Amino acid sequence: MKLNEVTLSHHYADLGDAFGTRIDPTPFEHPKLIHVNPAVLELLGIDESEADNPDWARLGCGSKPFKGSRPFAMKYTGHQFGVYNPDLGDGRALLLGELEHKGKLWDLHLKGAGKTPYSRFGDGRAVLRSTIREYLAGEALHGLGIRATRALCLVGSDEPVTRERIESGAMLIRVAETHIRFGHFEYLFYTRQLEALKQLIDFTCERFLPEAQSLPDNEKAEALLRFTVQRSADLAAGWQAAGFAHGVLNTDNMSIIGDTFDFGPYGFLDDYEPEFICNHSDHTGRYAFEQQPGVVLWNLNALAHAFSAFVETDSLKDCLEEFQPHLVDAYAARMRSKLGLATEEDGDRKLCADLLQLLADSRADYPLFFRALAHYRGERPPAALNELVPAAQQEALAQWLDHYDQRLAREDSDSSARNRAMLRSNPKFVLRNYLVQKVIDAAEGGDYRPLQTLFELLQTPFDEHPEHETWAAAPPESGKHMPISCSS
Ligand SMILES: Nc1ncnc2c1ncn2[C@@H]1O[C@H](COP(=O)(O)OP(=O)(O)OP(=O)(O)O)[C@@H](O)[C@H]1O
Repeated sequence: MKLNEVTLSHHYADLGDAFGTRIDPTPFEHPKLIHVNPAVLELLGIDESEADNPDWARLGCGSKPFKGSRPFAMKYTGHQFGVYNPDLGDGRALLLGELEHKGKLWDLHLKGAGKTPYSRFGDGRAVLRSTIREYLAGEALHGLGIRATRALCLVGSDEPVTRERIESGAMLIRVAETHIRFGHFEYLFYTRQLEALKQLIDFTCERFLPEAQSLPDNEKAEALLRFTVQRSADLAAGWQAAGFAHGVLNTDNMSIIGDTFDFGPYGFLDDYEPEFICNHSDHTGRYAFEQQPGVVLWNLNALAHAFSAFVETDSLKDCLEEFQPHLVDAYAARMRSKLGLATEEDGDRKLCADLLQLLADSRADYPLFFRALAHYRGERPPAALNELVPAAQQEALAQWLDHYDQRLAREDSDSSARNRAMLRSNPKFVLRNYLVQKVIDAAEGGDYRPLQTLFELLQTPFDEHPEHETWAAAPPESGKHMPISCSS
């Protein structure tokens, strides 16, 4: 389809006034198109040639509406750092509408679009730094096979926006199968709008769980909770295997369909440091890397509480109890792929845990270690792996490799097939924070070439791209595990 044929529908906004507020964006006076995502164009069925259409600058900052556009600020609440906040909602973003392609609806959501009734003291804006972070993170996770919202286009401006310093305003159009968060259900539950809560459960089931449509209300709500528990467990497993720390796992940042949602002060692990806290405002480490699965379960408990309007406590508990086994299986499957194990044995979990302990003790670089392991062919000494751990840990590494070799000997596949498979599970290119910062620094100076390069590498992070070796390197000591500011 051509860009001028894109027509939006409004299934969510049509739910009614209980769900948000109709409001137009506040456009930039001088928008500057920075990027259009060809992969998302394809996802939406928009012709690839439309990437060069100059209209994106105005569409991406709200000054030109899409056909049929009827922007809507969604109302939700949520638990932030464990405390219920009743005053949330789209404070700087608007649901423009839904676009249908191949029978699927995609939400287009304009982030940074100006004030709404839910802005509280905020200015309704986003900055170039934070939009680049969000733009790249969606691609990075998608490239690793982890569910995530993505972005269609990125538009900058000369509008000054005050954060810890004066920065420039930017907007992106976020694309997702839905923007419904745990917090949407919490809002309707805590304000006792139970008819609307039922309506939202129906709406979500109709889109994502059609097989539950004919069930009675209580069973439908239970089916939806079970679906979200499983999707969230898969998501947490994906993060832990990939070494991704979200940073702000509040319930308003949890998607009902298990997408990674709202990229703020996230970080991918450099050295394997399970206690890594990427968000420098997270003083207690509530959202530290190793806490994530537990926090996701905490958030699911908060969601289940909202569902208690319709579902008996015992059934809620049954749903929640599915989280852990699902997480453990999904994580084990991902780690077996990283280790090149096509078959499953009882000792695999210990083999993996022993390796992670070794990596934690040696503070080895997580992505580089696994990428080097994907090239390992039983060498002694294991020169490439030894380079990644301090001398004091090399004996322990050799012992672990002996166990690993014994385990691999019981696999059917030959070593080159295994190496090839492992190279598809252990990325060479990872969205490390020092790389994102390099891209942001260049973009703030008007140079978007590094953004384009990193964007392309993240589309195919398992390929070698020998001409881009520097983008695969570990950070300098000063760039390791950069704490990221929450202000965005
Ligand atoms: N600059 C701002 N102006 C107005 N509201 C804001 C601003 N920044 C954040 N908010 C609102 O504060 C709440 C929490 O912010 P948070 O950073 O989690 O979300 P966000 O990044 O703005 O949006 P989203 O969750 O849609 O990605 C949300 O309700 C958000 O809309």
